[in-house]
Amino acid sequence: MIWRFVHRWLGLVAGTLALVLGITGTMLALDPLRNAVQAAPTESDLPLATLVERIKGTVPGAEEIRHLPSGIFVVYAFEDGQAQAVRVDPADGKILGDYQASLLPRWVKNLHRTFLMDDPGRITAAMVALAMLVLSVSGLLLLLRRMGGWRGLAGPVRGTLPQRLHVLSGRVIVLILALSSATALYMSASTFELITLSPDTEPEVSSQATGQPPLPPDQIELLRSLRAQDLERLNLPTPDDPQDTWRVVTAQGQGWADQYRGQTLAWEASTQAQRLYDWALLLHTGEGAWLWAVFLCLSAASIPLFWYTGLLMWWQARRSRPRLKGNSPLTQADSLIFVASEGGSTWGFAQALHDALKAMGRQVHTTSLENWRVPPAARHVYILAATYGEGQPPAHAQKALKRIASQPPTDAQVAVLGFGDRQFPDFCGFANALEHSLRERGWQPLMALERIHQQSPQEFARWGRALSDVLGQPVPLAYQPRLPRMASLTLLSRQDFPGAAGQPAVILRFALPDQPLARFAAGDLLGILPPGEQSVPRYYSLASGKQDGFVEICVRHTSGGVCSPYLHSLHIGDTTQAFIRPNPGFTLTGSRRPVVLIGAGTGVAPLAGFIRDNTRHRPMYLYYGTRDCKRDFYFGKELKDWQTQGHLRELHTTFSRMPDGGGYVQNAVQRDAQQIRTLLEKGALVRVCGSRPMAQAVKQELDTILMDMGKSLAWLKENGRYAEDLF
Ligand SMILES: Cc1cc2nc3c(=O)[nH]c(=O)nc-3n(C[C@H](O)[C@H](O)[C@H](O)COP(=O)(O)O)c2cc1C
Repeated sequence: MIWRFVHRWLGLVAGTLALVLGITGTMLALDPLRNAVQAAPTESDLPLATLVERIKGTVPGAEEIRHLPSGIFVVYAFEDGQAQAVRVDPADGKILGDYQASLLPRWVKNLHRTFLMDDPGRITAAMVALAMLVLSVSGLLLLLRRMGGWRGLAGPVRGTLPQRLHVLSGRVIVLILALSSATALYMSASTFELITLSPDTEPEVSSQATGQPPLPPDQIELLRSLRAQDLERLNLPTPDDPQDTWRVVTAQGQGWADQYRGQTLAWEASTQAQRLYDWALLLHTGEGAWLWAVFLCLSAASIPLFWYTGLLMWWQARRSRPRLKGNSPLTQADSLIFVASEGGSTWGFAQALHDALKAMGRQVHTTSLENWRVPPAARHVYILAATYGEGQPPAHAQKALKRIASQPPTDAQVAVLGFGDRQFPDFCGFANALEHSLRERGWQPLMALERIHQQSPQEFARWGRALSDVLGQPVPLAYQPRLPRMASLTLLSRQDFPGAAGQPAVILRFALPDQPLARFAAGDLLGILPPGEQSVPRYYSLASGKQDGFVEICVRHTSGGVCSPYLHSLHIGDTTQAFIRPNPGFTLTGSRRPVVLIGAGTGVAPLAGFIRDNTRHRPMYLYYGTRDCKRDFYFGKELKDWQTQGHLRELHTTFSRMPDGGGYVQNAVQRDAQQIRTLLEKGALVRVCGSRPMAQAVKQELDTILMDMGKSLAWLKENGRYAEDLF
């Protein structure tokens, strides 16, 4: 909880300044890449004396030689009253060209280091680096909680687009950002002299004139003993100052030598602090390690993305957290609602329940689950709990189970309502754990545990009806999902199917609307608002992606339903209100792995969409069960065409109501166990779409196949290779 608070507020406050560091850091990280291209190779055992000899030959006025971390040798000279800096080739001392420290204007570096404000700016930059370090550490802790520990860290990321972007880039980059911030802090500490890098005083040394001319470099002991490769900086003695000395700086230390007698006058080894500084500089700038500079560049460039997606996440969570009206004090309430939510959507359901119970005359207190306490006045307790990671609670409710365990049961009756997603191996795992723990401790159930899939308003309404029965009074639940912006879709064409059991179906193709419609792919959901029911959308799996240029769904007529009869009544040219709801758990990644698609009835729609979009001819195998090939073989003609075009490698159909039709789709899976096993061994992905009973039977068959391989369906899910979309 505390980490979430710190991460959120620090991100919001320090984020804007971090943005400046991120953008300038991205630009600065390009320098090491340019330098790496310019560096000429150095022989590994070239004596420093030889290098100096070569350089003196080509740059007679040389005063200082610098060996940059990138490998470039730069010679600073003063010739004809003009200071110059040139790059030289260590192989022969030849001048390669003028040296320019950076192509960027100097103010970019100053902006990065000081926000263009000297010391106050330097202090601000150091504070922002500290904030970034805390943000990285808190981000990592939140990530670990969210993904269910280190093991889950590499797992598939789900959630809204900003959440996925934030988490995906976060898990790659958080360590680099932490390192960049820590190294920046170390360098700032040395700038403010909180760390002493080397002794303040230099040794009192001077050359002793012998009456002879100065010795050539190859007679200077220090230059002979050092390798050019280890050089950081060399100052040559000034010709008109007989007391001046040679001065050499390397990573190991610095030394002074007499220009007339050649002997070493003093040697000071580098301090530990200096060596650490050198490392910090390398890790922070990437100078001398171009591959690292690439990572630095990418991680700095990701800061604006973090900032923006973090801001969106904060805004979304804020918007979805209701402002509860008339929250009774805890001790006076007869009904308590406890909420465990990460993304905020569960709060919307809690608000609906809160309002309904209030309308029924109850005294209601609604709060977060970590505040669990049930005073004696409470008669009914409701826990609305979402699940994250591998069946884990949302971050703020980590200690809820412990807290619940610490209080003995009262006379209150408790109902647990789980919120989750069936795509995850542990569907509503946290709600299950809560239910189990409460019952074990002797809390009385108000009603059995219910689990809501993908925030379904319909399932919530069903739970509300069950609650009405238990309370003996209608519970006026008015849940209003926050609906995205609607687009008006015009029907282009329809393909009607009579259906096998008096249940006709239709494939509806709509034109892409003029208003912007969110990006979508086959497998995402189209939310439709039937007229007269403006708050509860119905969702249909999309059989097309945006690139197809139309929006296509397959709808079976449900008698007594609201939305499907409405959709069936549409004529060409009619319009309907709709929006896209991403279904990230049911996408296909862009790899070349084979794909086994298994579907029945109208569940074939998203699978047909995957096949339609398979222009790269990835091996796809479809197992498709319907009842009658003449009455409900949806996409039948298209599937055959796609097979001819190479989009679909194999089509296996079963028609359950036809003699010799092959039974159900699971029978086809069973018959083809050998082939499916081979595909799974090759890393195949599996996507299943259709009814729950069908999926159950298919899963049994898949589990048997996987068991022969020493694996399980849970293993396939954990590896992101199995996903289902069921209704
Ligand atoms: C990263 C992530 C992990 C999730 N893990 C699970 C899980 O293990 N089991 C499950 O049933 N649902 C899981 N879900 C689905 C959420 O529990 C579900 O969307 C819930 O309605 C979110 O409620 P909230 O917005 O109040 O946090 C996960 C969702 C995300 C984004």
